[in-house]
Amino acid sequence: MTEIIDGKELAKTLDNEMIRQVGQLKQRGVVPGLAVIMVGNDAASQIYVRNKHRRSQKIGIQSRDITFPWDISETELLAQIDDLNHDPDIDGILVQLPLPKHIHAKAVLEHISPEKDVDGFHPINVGRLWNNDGKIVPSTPYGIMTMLDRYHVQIAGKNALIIGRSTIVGRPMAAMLLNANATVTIAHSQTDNLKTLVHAADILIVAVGISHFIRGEDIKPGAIVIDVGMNRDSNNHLTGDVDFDSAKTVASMITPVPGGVGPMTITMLMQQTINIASRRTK
Ligand SMILES: Nc1nc(=O)c2c([nH]1)NC[C@@H]1CN(c3ccc(C(=O)N[C@@H](CCC(=O)O)C(=O)O)cc3)C=[N+]21
Repeated sequence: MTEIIDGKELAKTLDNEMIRQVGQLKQRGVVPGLAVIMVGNDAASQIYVRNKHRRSQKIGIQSRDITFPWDISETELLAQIDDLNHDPDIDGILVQLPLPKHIHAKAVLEHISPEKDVDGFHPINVGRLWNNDGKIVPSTPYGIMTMLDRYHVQIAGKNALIIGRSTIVGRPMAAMLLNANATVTIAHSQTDNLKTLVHAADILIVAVGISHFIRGEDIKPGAIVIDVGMNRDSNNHLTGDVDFDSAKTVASMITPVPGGVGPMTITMLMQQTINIASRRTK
């Protein structure tokens, strides 16, 4: 029997754990604060910002959404980040990606204080993660690790294949699985013999952004399949990178889209905001 890894349900369970954690912080006079900066109006980012705001309210995190027009200058954006870096009420700062072309995303992300970099994209946090000393880590792969943990998936010694090498998902995912003692392979658009690699994978993470890129016949029987895809079909429905219906008959565990990785990304963002707040000294 294939088990569906229900990210939405797990997110609810973790919400209740976080509500308790926030309650304890409040007794110390600490309210976790999350600032989300959005430039322009990317449709996917808008959904994400709205979902984040709702989840923050549910959990008791103070969330501050800051929206700028797409033609804001880089200097102004950096000045806003400076303010938030020094704001004692703000624990986590997140700048929604993508940013407009005239703004250097790298400069912006490196301007966020590494201690408040709740996305874990700052080079200091990237380096810590690869040293197996992660303090703040990217939420999407962290959410995947949490799903694997809560569903009691054995990682040590397993062949883990990640398809996709982005800084947001593929690379940090590789670091986390390596830290958990998997044998890790990262495949990408230039990979030869992808089919052979996919067939050998005990844990398969698909983050390519191509609808139904992986099908049931590609997968090793009994594999654990994690779908990071968020594609829109012609009816504007969300579809994954994995053909769920065919993969479900071959995998031992699989995540759906929607309701899998997405809700867990927001959960881990909230959890990390709480973790940073709990390190406040006063
Ligand atoms: N700095 C930065 N960090 C990010 O983590 C980041 C970003 N920028 N820019 C935009 C993308 C997108 N993203 C989503 C995460 C969760 C859902 C989510 O909750 N999805 C639900 C519901 C979606 C729906 O129904 O439309 C699901 O998959 O079930 C959506 C989108 C984070 N991103």
